[in-house]
Amino acid sequence: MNAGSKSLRHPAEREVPTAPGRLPVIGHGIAMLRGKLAFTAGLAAHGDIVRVHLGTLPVYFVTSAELIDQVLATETDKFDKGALGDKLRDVFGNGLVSTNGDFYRRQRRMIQPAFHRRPIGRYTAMMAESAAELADSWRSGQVVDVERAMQDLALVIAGRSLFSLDFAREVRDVIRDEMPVMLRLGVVRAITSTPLLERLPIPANRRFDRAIARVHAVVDRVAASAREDRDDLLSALVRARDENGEPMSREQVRDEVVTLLVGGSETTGNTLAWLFHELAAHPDVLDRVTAEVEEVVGTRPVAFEDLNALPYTRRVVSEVLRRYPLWFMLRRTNTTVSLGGVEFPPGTEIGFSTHAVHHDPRYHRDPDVFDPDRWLPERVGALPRGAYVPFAAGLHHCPGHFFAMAELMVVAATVLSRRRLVPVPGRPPRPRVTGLIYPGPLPMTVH
Ligand code: HEM
Repeated sequence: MNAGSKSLRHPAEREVPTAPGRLPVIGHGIAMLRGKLAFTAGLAAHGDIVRVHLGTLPVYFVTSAELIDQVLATETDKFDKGALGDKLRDVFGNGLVSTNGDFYRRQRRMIQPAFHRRPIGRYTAMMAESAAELADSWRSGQVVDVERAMQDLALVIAGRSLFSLDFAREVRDVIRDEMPVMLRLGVVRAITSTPLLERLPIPANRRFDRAIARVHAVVDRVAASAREDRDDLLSALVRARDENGEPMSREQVRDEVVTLLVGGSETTGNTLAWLFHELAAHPDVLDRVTAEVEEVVGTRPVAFEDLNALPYTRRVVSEVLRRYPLWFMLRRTNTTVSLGGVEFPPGTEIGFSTHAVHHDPRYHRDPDVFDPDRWLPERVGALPRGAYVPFAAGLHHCPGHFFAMAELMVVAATVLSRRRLVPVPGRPPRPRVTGLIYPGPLPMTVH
């Protein structure tokens, strides 16, 4: 994009190029759902800003790190959540994911203290214990599906940190089975963006509604156990007061709990599954990280203070987050915004693919190589802002960032200090892309 602002009354009709593969009504829905990561990776070849039609809705995808940083961080106040947030409102109600403006800021202020350093320090002991229980339950020679095991573990950790309780198996099953359905169908709705389709009594819509109803029923039951005097996230939400001293309504607490539960378990479980896959595929990395864990932690439980003494483990986690982040994110302008010399009026949908920018060779050398040492301080210095955003940035950045990093490192170190996981030959991952990138079943033999 050249410099010099050009005012665009109808940006959809003027000089921003349109991605190939557009069809009437459905727009790029089919091209996007068929090509997935390849579709978003290919956008940069058409320019720094490329128009994609999600159904009838034009979305302007920015493809350079500089513009992504502008959208997320430097002009964060000019952007609200976009169409994806709208589509997920059925799931998250008025939780953080789907709200904007003053209401959003108030909620965020009330919730953020629960994610400060000190409370997270307390949760690490529980994370280590939960991971040790799982690893100790595996017998040598047993084959485990690591994807499923890590999703389950992430839910156990979310349950214990949110509610101080062990979810009954039935609760876990409902959440584990229905969460991916809600997210997948929510993303499909955003991509096809045809409201009429959403109201038809077709199986996908019935499945979406059923998933939401089951998760809400379970969360309502669990949230009813809220007490102010416990040391968990739910109690922190119940204790929280706004600037007028008002607590959150019961319904609002429920919406935030669903948001934290979904946001906090599906993502971490998935990242952990990819982490064990990558370690098994790179024995040299596995040896280095295991040696670091043995030296720093030995066989005792991993403590919060250990995390700073595990720099290689942190680099491995950072590299897994680079390779397997969210597929894409959407924002919506709430005022006129100039991006790359083009002016966009309020209400314009802006998107970018986290996966694409994390694999863009302009920013990441040999992007398809799994190389934790690219995160060595002396090498990372040259990386432009916006080129690595696994937790987003700015106003809407992930509040669970430090919680997630602690969980990923603690679980990795705990499992590695006890067991070695060897992939069953001939069963490579079969990635599924919804909003997240799932590895699919990962059978591994325990040693
Ligand atoms: C590997 C783990 C995780 C990753 C990669 C991740 C990534 C992200 C990203 C990219 C966003 C911004 C999405 C957008 O704006 O469209 C986000 C938002 C969010 N995340 Fe996370 N997250 C992780 C773990 C967690 C955990 C552990 C929690 C809570 C316990 C959490 C809670 C949330 C919430 C509530 C939001 C919405 C924030 C807002 O809109 O203000 N996440 N996360």
